[in-house]
Amino acid sequence: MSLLEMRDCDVFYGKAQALHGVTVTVGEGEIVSLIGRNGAGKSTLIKAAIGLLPLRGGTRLFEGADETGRPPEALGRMGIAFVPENRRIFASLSVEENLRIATVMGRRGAWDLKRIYGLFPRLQERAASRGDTLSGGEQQMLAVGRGLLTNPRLLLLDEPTEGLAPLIVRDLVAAMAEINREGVAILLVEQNLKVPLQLAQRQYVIDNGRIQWEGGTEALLADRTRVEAMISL
Ligand SMILES: Nc1ncnc2c1ncn2[C@@H]1O[C@H](COP(=O)(O)OP(=O)(O)OP(=O)(O)O)[C@@H](O)[C@H]1O
Repeated sequence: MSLLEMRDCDVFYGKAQALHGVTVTVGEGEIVSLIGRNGAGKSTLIKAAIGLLPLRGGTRLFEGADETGRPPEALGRMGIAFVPENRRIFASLSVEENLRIATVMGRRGAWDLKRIYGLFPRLQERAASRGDTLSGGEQQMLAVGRGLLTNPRLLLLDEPTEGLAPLIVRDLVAAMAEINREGVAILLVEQNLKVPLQLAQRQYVIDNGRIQWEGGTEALLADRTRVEAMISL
Protein backbone atom coordinates (compact mmCIF):
# COMPACT_ATOMS: atom_id res chain seq x y z
CA MET A 1 0.00 0.00 0.00
CA SER A 2 1.28 3.48 -0.83
CA LEU A 3 1.96 6.06 1.83
CA LEU A 4 0.67 8.80 -0.48
CA GLU A 5 -1.41 8.23 -3.58
CA MET A 6 -2.63 11.07 -5.77
CA ARG A 7 -4.94 9.23 -8.14
CA ASP A 8 -6.34 10.63 -11.41
CA CYS A 9 -6.17 14.18 -10.07
CA ASP A 10 -7.76 17.12 -11.87
CA VAL A 11 -6.96 20.56 -10.49
CA PHE A 12 -8.18 23.92 -11.79
CA TYR A 13 -7.38 27.57 -11.24
CA GLY A 14 -10.76 29.06 -12.03
CA LYS A 15 -11.61 27.74 -15.48
CA ALA A 16 -8.03 26.85 -16.36
CA GLN A 17 -7.16 23.22 -15.80
CA ALA A 18 -3.62 22.85 -14.38
CA LEU A 19 -3.56 19.07 -13.72
CA HIS A 20 -5.15 16.47 -16.00
CA GLY A 21 -5.69 13.05 -14.46
CA VAL A 22 -2.35 13.00 -12.67
CA THR A 23 -1.45 9.87 -10.70
CA VAL A 24 1.61 9.91 -8.44
CA THR A 25 2.35 7.46 -5.64
CA VAL A 26 5.01 7.33 -2.94
CA GLY A 27 5.56 4.07 -1.10
CA GLU A 28 6.74 3.66 2.47
CA GLY A 29 10.45 4.48 2.71
CA GLU A 30 10.79 5.39 -0.98
CA ILE A 31 12.42 8.38 -2.64
CA VAL A 32 10.35 9.46 -5.64
CA SER A 33 11.04 12.46 -7.89
CA LEU A 34 8.63 14.71 -9.71
CA ILE A 35 10.55 16.48 -12.46
CA GLY A 36 9.37 19.22 -14.79
CA ARG A 37 10.16 22.61 -16.24
CA ASN A 38 8.68 25.94 -15.08
CA GLY A 39 4.92 25.91 -15.17
CA ALA A 40 4.68 22.14 -15.72
CA GLY A 41 2.41 21.62 -12.71
CA LYS A 42 4.81 20.53 -9.95
CA SER A 43 3.79 23.10 -7.31
CA THR A 44 0.14 22.53 -8.17
CA LEU A 45 0.50 18.83 -7.48
CA ILE A 46 2.29 19.48 -4.17
CA LYS A 47 -0.39 21.98 -3.13
CA ALA A 48 -3.08 19.44 -3.96
CA ALA A 49 -1.16 16.76 -2.04
CA ILE A 50 -1.10 18.86 1.13
CA GLY A 51 -4.71 19.94 0.77
CA LEU A 52 -4.12 23.59 -0.17
CA LEU A 53 -5.85 23.16 -3.53
CA PRO A 54 -9.05 21.14 -3.94
CA LEU A 55 -9.32 18.25 -6.38
CA ARG A 56 -12.09 18.65 -8.92
CA GLY A 57 -11.56 15.06 -9.96
CA GLY A 58 -9.60 12.19 -8.46
CA THR A 59 -8.61 11.19 -4.96
CA ARG A 60 -5.91 11.77 -2.41
CA LEU A 61 -5.13 8.72 -0.32
CA PHE A 62 -2.80 8.43 2.64
CA GLU A 63 -2.02 4.85 3.66
CA GLY A 64 -5.01 3.75 1.64
CA ALA A 65 -7.45 6.04 3.47
CA ASP A 66 -9.34 8.63 1.45
CA GLU A 67 -8.11 12.04 2.65
CA THR A 68 -9.31 14.01 -0.37
CA GLY A 69 -11.08 16.69 1.60
CA ARG A 70 -8.67 16.87 4.55
CA PRO A 71 -7.37 20.43 5.17
CA PRO A 72 -3.64 21.22 5.43
CA GLU A 73 -3.97 21.62 9.21
CA ALA A 74 -4.19 17.82 9.47
CA LEU A 75 -0.85 17.21 7.70
CA GLY A 76 1.37 17.03 10.77
CA ARG A 77 -0.83 14.46 12.41
CA MET A 78 -0.93 12.48 9.17
CA GLY A 79 2.87 12.38 9.23
CA ILE A 80 3.56 14.60 6.24
CA ALA A 81 6.03 17.49 6.34
CA PHE A 82 6.25 20.05 3.55
CA VAL A 83 9.39 22.09 2.88
CA PRO A 84 8.35 24.83 0.44
CA GLU A 85 10.52 26.37 -2.24
CA ASN A 86 10.85 29.66 -0.37
CA ARG A 87 11.93 27.83 2.81
CA ARG A 88 9.73 29.84 5.20
CA ILE A 89 12.45 30.69 7.75
CA PHE A 90 11.61 33.19 10.49
CA ALA A 91 14.08 36.00 9.75
CA SER A 92 14.15 37.52 13.23
CA LEU A 93 14.48 34.24 15.12
CA SER A 94 17.74 32.39 15.67
CA VAL A 95 18.44 29.03 14.05
CA GLU A 96 17.71 27.26 17.33
CA GLU A 97 14.49 29.20 17.89
CA ASN A 98 13.36 28.34 14.35
CA LEU A 99 13.97 24.68 15.14
CA ARG A 100 12.38 24.72 18.57
CA ILE A 101 9.09 26.15 17.40
CA ALA A 102 8.85 23.36 14.83
CA THR A 103 8.87 20.75 17.59
CA VAL A 104 5.47 21.89 18.82
CA MET A 105 3.86 20.91 15.49
CA GLY A 106 3.41 17.38 14.25
CA ARG A 107 4.29 14.28 16.18
CA ARG A 108 6.84 13.31 18.80
CA GLY A 109 9.44 10.79 17.74
CA ALA A 110 13.07 10.05 17.06
CA TRP A 111 13.96 13.36 15.41
CA ASP A 112 14.98 15.89 18.03
CA LEU A 113 17.29 18.91 18.11
CA LYS A 114 20.35 16.78 18.82
CA ARG A 115 19.79 14.58 15.80
CA ILE A 116 19.16 17.56 13.54
CA TYR A 117 22.49 19.03 14.65
CA GLY A 118 24.10 15.63 14.02
CA LEU A 119 22.70 15.61 10.48
CA PHE A 120 23.59 19.27 9.82
CA PRO A 121 26.61 20.25 12.02
CA ARG A 122 26.58 23.64 10.29
CA LEU A 123 23.26 24.44 11.95
CA GLN A 124 24.74 23.80 15.39
CA GLU A 125 27.63 26.16 14.61
CA ARG A 126 25.08 28.80 13.63
CA ALA A 127 22.54 27.99 16.37
CA ALA A 128 22.50 31.56 17.73
CA SER A 129 22.49 33.33 14.33
CA ARG A 130 19.38 35.07 13.06
CA GLY A 131 17.47 33.45 10.20
CA ASP A 132 18.13 36.39 7.90
CA THR A 133 21.92 36.03 8.19
CA LEU A 134 21.97 32.47 6.82
CA SER A 135 23.29 31.47 3.40
CA GLY A 136 20.92 29.78 0.95
CA GLY A 137 22.31 26.36 1.84
CA GLU A 138 21.99 26.98 5.58
CA GLN A 139 18.40 28.14 5.07
CA GLN A 140 17.63 24.95 3.19
CA MET A 141 19.18 22.82 5.94
CA LEU A 142 17.14 24.70 8.53
CA ALA A 143 13.95 24.22 6.51
CA VAL A 144 14.60 20.48 6.20
CA GLY A 145 15.49 20.30 9.91
CA ARG A 146 12.23 21.98 10.81
CA GLY A 147 10.30 19.53 8.69
CA LEU A 148 12.03 16.56 10.32
CA LEU A 149 11.26 17.79 13.83
CA THR A 150 7.60 17.04 13.14
CA ASN A 151 8.72 13.38 12.79
CA PRO A 152 7.16 12.81 9.38
CA ARG A 153 6.87 9.55 7.49
CA LEU A 154 6.84 11.52 4.27
CA LEU A 155 8.85 14.65 3.48
CA LEU A 156 7.76 16.79 0.51
CA LEU A 157 10.72 18.82 -0.77
CA ASP A 158 10.01 21.53 -3.35
CA GLU A 159 13.18 22.24 -5.36
CA PRO A 160 15.52 21.88 -2.34
CA THR A 161 18.75 22.38 -4.27
CA GLU A 162 17.71 25.30 -6.48
CA GLY A 163 20.31 28.05 -6.61
CA LEU A 164 22.77 26.30 -4.28
CA ALA A 165 26.50 25.79 -4.88
CA PRO A 166 27.60 22.28 -5.93
CA LEU A 167 29.37 21.55 -2.63
CA ILE A 168 26.24 22.45 -0.65
CA VAL A 169 24.11 20.35 -3.00
CA ARG A 170 26.44 17.41 -2.31
CA ASP A 171 25.94 17.82 1.46
CA LEU A 172 22.18 18.08 1.06
CA VAL A 173 22.04 14.99 -1.14
CA ALA A 174 23.98 13.05 1.51
CA ALA A 175 21.62 14.34 4.20
CA MET A 176 18.53 13.36 2.18
CA ALA A 177 19.94 9.85 1.69
CA GLU A 178 20.54 9.57 5.43
CA ILE A 179 17.05 10.84 6.27
CA ASN A 180 15.65 8.19 3.93
CA ARG A 181 17.79 5.46 5.53
CA GLU A 182 16.07 6.38 8.79
CA GLY A 183 12.80 5.34 7.15
CA VAL A 184 11.41 8.67 5.95
CA ALA A 185 9.89 8.61 2.45
CA ILE A 186 10.67 11.63 0.24
CA LEU A 187 8.84 13.22 -2.67
CA LEU A 188 11.51 15.32 -4.35
CA VAL A 189 10.42 18.04 -6.77
CA GLU A 190 13.10 19.22 -9.19
CA GLN A 191 13.48 21.01 -12.52
CA ASN A 192 16.36 18.86 -13.73
CA LEU A 193 17.62 15.29 -13.53
CA LYS A 194 20.80 15.83 -11.55
CA VAL A 195 19.64 15.19 -8.00
CA PRO A 196 16.80 12.80 -8.93
CA LEU A 197 19.28 10.51 -10.70
CA GLN A 198 21.48 10.41 -7.60
CA LEU A 199 18.74 9.86 -5.06
CA ALA A 200 15.42 8.58 -6.28
CA GLN A 201 14.32 5.03 -7.01
CA ARG A 202 11.34 6.09 -9.15
CA GLN A 203 10.78 9.13 -11.31
CA TYR A 204 7.81 11.01 -12.73
CA VAL A 205 8.16 13.63 -15.44
CA ILE A 206 5.36 16.16 -15.66
CA ASP A 207 4.62 18.66 -18.42
CA ASN A 208 1.50 20.62 -19.38
CA GLY A 209 -0.21 19.27 -16.27
CA ARG A 210 0.16 15.65 -17.34
CA ILE A 211 2.52 12.86 -16.34
CA GLN A 212 4.53 12.37 -19.54
CA TRP A 213 6.94 9.70 -18.37
CA GLU A 214 7.36 7.46 -15.36
CA GLY A 215 9.70 4.67 -14.43
CA GLY A 216 12.71 3.55 -12.45
CA THR A 217 16.06 5.32 -12.45
CA GLU A 218 17.71 2.77 -14.78
CA ALA A 219 14.92 3.25 -17.30
CA LEU A 220 15.32 7.02 -17.05
CA LEU A 221 19.03 6.74 -17.79
CA ALA A 222 18.23 4.60 -20.83
CA ASP A 223 15.66 7.14 -22.06
CA ARG A 224 17.56 10.22 -20.97
CA THR A 225 17.60 12.12 -24.28
CA ARG A 226 13.83 11.93 -24.67
CA VAL A 227 13.22 12.92 -21.05
CA GLU A 228 15.70 15.83 -21.25
CA ALA A 229 13.66 17.17 -24.18
CA MET A 230 10.48 17.08 -22.07
CA ILE A 231 11.99 19.23 -19.33
CA SER A 232 14.21 21.60 -21.32
CA LEU A 233 13.14 25.22 -21.38
N1 LIG B 1 -2.56 30.89 -8.79
C1 LIG B 1 -2.64 30.54 -10.08
N2 LIG B 1 -3.64 31.01 -10.86
C2 LIG B 1 -3.76 30.65 -12.15
N3 LIG B 1 -2.91 29.81 -12.77
C3 LIG B 1 -1.89 29.31 -12.05
C4 LIG B 1 -1.70 29.65 -10.67
N4 LIG B 1 -0.59 28.99 -10.23
C5 LIG B 1 -0.14 28.30 -11.28
N5 LIG B 1 -0.90 28.48 -12.37
C6 LIG B 1 -0.70 27.86 -13.69
O1 LIG B 1 -0.74 26.44 -13.55
C7 LIG B 1 0.26 25.82 -14.34
C8 LIG B 1 1.16 24.98 -13.45
O2 LIG B 1 1.92 25.83 -12.58
P1 LIG B 1 2.82 25.32 -11.40
O3 LIG B 1 3.14 26.48 -10.52
O4 LIG B 1 2.22 24.13 -10.77
O5 LIG B 1 4.13 24.87 -12.18
P2 LIG B 1 5.54 24.40 -11.59
O6 LIG B 1 5.89 23.17 -12.35
O7 LIG B 1 5.47 24.30 -10.13
O8 LIG B 1 6.51 25.56 -12.01
P3 LIG B 1 7.70 26.25 -11.14
O9 LIG B 1 8.89 25.39 -11.37
O10 LIG B 1 7.80 27.59 -11.77
O11 LIG B 1 7.28 26.30 -9.71
C9 LIG B 1 0.96 26.94 -15.09
O12 LIG B 1 0.37 27.05 -16.35
C10 LIG B 1 0.68 28.16 -14.25
O13 LIG B 1 0.65 29.31 -15.06
